[in-house]
Amino acid sequence: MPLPHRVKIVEVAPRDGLQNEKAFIDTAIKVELVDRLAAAGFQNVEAASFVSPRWVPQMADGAEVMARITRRPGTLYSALTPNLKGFEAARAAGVDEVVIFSAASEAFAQKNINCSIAESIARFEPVAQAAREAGIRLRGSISCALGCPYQGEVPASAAVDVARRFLALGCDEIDVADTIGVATPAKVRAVMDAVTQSVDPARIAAHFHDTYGQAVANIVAALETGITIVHSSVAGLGGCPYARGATGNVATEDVLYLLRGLDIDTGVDLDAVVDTGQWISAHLDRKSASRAGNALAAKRAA
Ligand SMILES: CC(C)(COP(=O)([O-])OP(=O)([O-])OC[C@H]1O[C@@H](n2cnc3c(N)ncnc32)[C@H](O)[C@@H]1OP(=O)([O-])[O-])[C@@H](O)C(=O)NCCC(=O)NCCSC(=O)C[C@@](C)(O)CC(=O)[O-]
Repeated sequence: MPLPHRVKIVEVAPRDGLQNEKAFIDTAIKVELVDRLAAAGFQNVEAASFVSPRWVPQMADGAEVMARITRRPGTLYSALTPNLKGFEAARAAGVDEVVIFSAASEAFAQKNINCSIAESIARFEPVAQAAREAGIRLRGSISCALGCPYQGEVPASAAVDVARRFLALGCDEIDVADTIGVATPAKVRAVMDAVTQSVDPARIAAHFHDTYGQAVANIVAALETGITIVHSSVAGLGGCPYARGATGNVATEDVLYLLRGLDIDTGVDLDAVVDTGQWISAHLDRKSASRAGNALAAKRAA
């Protein structure tokens, strides 16, 4: 399939990027991160999580983050909601899109959300209904769709099965996630081809981590199967607390540099993202994991 002319990037750093940080990050920094990313032109920013604070303490201030950000018209602010309690909190906070999340691997579902895949779907039914009634967009995320830290290989049919269940729940968008960043382009093609037999590719997002340095190649493979939504995290921040050995999401700067080279429009200002990547990395006292971000910042400094 020819490459698309336009791709939507969902910037996930404020949620997926920060959730695994050990030291609690000031709410003011989270707010500034969301605001800088929205100002850079992202249509969709994953801003918070309304999960159990005992499970993911870093995300405990989601309501405050949502209350303090400056809403940019045209930006959709999303948050994770594992159950009705999370949904009610997200709705009260004014979230535009709620994200339910399960897995293509039973072992990972147990570790991440403390239930089986089937139980998770049953738990999401009232969330989906409440979202529909409230007119809030619904997204479903399938972890370990391309490999699992506990189970190893995951058959494409497992991702297809969860994607169909999410579609039946009324999800507007469905993320196919390489939670631990183990996939290579052949696996991406196989899984995306299988999932898009059942779900319109326009509703599928590629959510890739970069543990093995394959994420940029995997994104090209996904785009070649008709996918036009890509998730990424500024400075490559991220990692899942329940995915041993997983590094961050693919860096947004690397994705923007790739797409610019392919003449694919995103509507996002790469320079502003490079600045944000350098700013948040300095705040976290580490070097950015984005090779394009570091190269562009160094070039500018020279
Ligand atoms: C699903 C549960 C809640 C089950 O956790 P549980 O312990 O089985 O649930 P529970 O219903 O027995 O509740 C336990 C306690 O949590 C509270 N609680 C319950 N729900 C909420 C809520 N929404 N907000 C606030 N508090 C909540 C509840 O009130 C209770 O408090 P207590 O009475 O003991 O004081 C838990 O396992 C959980 O929160 N898991 C979230 C884990 C998580 O956030 N993981 C990272 C995000 S997923 C990810 O990163 C992957 C993704 C999406 O990026 C894609 C990819 O790359 O794979």
